[in-house]
Amino acid sequence: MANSIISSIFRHRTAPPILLNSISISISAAHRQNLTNPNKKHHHLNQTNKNLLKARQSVKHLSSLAPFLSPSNPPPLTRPDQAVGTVAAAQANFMRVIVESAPAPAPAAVRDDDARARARAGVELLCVVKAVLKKIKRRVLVGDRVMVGAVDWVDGRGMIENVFQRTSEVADPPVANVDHLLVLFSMDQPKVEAFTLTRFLVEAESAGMPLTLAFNKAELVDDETRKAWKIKLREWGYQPLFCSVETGNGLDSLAYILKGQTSVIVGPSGVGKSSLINALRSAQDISAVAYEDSWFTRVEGTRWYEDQRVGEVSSKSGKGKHTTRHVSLLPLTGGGYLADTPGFNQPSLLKVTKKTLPQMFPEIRKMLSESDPSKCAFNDCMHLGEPGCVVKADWERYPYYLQLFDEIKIREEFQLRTIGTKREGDVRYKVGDMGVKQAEPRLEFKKHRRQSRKRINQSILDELDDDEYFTDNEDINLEEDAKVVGRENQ
Ligand SMILES: Nc1nc2c(ncn2[C@@H]2O[C@H](COP(=O)(O)OP(=O)(O)OP(=O)(O)O)[C@@H](O)[C@H]2O)c(=O)[nH]1
Ligand SMILES: [Zn+2]
Repeated sequence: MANSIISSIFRHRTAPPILLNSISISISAAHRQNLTNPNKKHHHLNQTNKNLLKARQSVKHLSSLAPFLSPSNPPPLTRPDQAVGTVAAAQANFMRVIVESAPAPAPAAVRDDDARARARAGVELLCVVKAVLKKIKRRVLVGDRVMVGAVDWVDGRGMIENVFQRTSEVADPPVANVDHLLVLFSMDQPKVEAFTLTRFLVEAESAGMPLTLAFNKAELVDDETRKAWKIKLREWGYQPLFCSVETGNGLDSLAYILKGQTSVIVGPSGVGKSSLINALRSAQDISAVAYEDSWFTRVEGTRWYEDQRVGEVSSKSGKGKHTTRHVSLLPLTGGGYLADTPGFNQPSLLKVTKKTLPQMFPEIRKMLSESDPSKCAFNDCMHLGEPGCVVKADWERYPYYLQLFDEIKIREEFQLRTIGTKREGDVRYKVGDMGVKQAEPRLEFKKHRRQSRKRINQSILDELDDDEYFTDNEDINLEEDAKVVGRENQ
């Protein structure tokens, strides 16, 4: 979707061409490239090292130049070329910002006060990010509230000058200020499957946000099947909502829940995420704002809101093809946004540890809260059938809990062996020349070394010649970190 949006902008704006196809290059391929050639690697690291040191110095020096804006105390909009808005989509060097407030246009243009106040809300601006923000490495994320300056209201252009403090930041997909998750499954095509659903729920719970569980394509199954799932889910601790984009059933309730907040929609491929987004936003149209005069004309070609592309469900697997690639926010009636996520089938569970896993199950939370808190809490009980454990085996998802526990345990052990450095989040993207996105290992300074230290237990530490890995010399550590990443890729 975003690709076509960008290309349509470029078609109309004759901006320089951009190599969009190269944007999603494989991360591991990038690693390998850097790591197979030892000379190149060395050079690369030295260079990275220098760049990082330089960047760190300038961050210290410059971030005071542009402190985050406070949402509770926004700076007054004094100039007619200013606006406050939300970043709804981003690609390469452009961000689409939806205006929330802006000084009203001159009274001469619009007579009615109300219309004037509303006039610019909902207007889309195509923005670049001010150089100083890039210099201080302030990332502007989809979902960020931003201060826009140098607005050209006729052309729909502007420049992001600063970012408001975030209330939250979701890493995958990278979205700021999310306050609600919508977990979407379908009753059929693809059929809901209890373990997959559990994985998604655990992943969603680990974000620490309110979540709503909804089942789409409800019209494909009979009442009995729906009822059975409803009862099942209630035992799991959830109140599912049933809907059908096809028939429109349940969409009102969903719209009501989503109203006024920013929600991320997650779920397996093919369940109807894009279809739902299309359905919910076609209920309203931001261009419906009545413009009384010609001071503002919607510019052809700045329509970013092309329909989310709806994928065909493969008749063989019943699973959809991956069609959604870039995260973008779509405004909803009554305020609020809905973010689509790039299609993925397997939640990574990277935020979940053996220790936190029990908290991701409402059933366990309930058992723990209803029992003597001293029972499991103080002896580091993993609830795996230890004597005296309050978590009994007589609940449906207990086998799933054990399965996920094993999976996480294996992952943690693997991370220990490789000093726990490489995860998705340890790779950052760099937009290089021509907008080509390159992935490279994220080399952090002390921060991740401390995390690794925490994760490592003594017995394994003893097996390691730990001085080789833990040294207080940051520069050497950078090299070690890269070795670790390299080892994993071999
Ligand atoms: N029968 C039925 N089909 C639906 C319904 N909603 C969506 N579909 C179909 O399901 C298919 C997949 O829908 P998408 O919206 O592309 O699914 P998605 O979750 O966005 O998939 P990814 O982009 O791969 O993650 C399409 O063929 C839709 O027409 C529904 O309520 N009932
Ligand atoms: Zn226990």
